[in-house]
Amino acid sequence: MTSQLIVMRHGESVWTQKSVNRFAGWVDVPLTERGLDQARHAGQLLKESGLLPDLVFTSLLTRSIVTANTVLDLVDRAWIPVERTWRLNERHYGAFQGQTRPAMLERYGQEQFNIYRRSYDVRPPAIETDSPYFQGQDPRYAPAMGDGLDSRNPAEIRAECLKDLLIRLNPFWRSRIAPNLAWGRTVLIVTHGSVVRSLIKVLEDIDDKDIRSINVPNGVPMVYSFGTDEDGNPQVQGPGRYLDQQAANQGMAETAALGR
Ligand SMILES: O=C(O)[C@@H](CO)OP(=O)(O)O
Repeated sequence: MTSQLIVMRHGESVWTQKSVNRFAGWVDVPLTERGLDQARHAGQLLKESGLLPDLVFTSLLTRSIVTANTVLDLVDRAWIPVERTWRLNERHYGAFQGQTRPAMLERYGQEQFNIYRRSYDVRPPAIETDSPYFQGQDPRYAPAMGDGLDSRNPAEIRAECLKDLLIRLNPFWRSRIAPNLAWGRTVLIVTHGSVVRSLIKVLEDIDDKDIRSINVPNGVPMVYSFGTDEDGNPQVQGPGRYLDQQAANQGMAETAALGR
């Protein structure tokens, strides 16, 4: 059985644009017009490649949901089953949420700033629970919305490193995403930069140090092909490939440049 996994980061958000340059994390900021264009371009790329998703996964954040809807409209697949989960949310950026990157760069210096931004296992400082950017009272993280996959409570998370993200993503991958790949489905995941980095790390076996240099472009689909092993588990077949390498290169450079 073979299957395809299409992974992409949402289009540019109002906080990722260079003129604003704020850390977003779990703050629910909308797309820019350019971000919507990137989503339409992504849909066009899927159409041209004949890659038609059978189901879609998004985070609980509007920028991922609107990007996914825009892509699916372009391929006439607004009807496919959708599952949204906090486990595909951006990494929780702790006290950095709502702060500008230049201000944090100035406060911590380039080396420590890079560690907070791209290391595997160093968390940014925790957000205060009285911050307007803390999600504790947000209904999307209420107990009734829980998935029962483990005892993690998303309303209580106050900062995450990439390692934390991988730990919270893993049960969802195993129970919801991997079975669909094993059944030969074309799976679309529309998510965030750190989640795409986590998936790249695992699927391409990148070590903890090398993952620091990987940036993810806004709105460019990347495709992984899967087969199955003798137990029927999905087995990735080589590295991911961006459907528009030129746009990916430009987007990766833009993302890296936000932190200098
Ligand atoms: O703000 C964020 O949540 C992320 C991604 O947009 O930022 P960075 O690229 O600095 O990790």
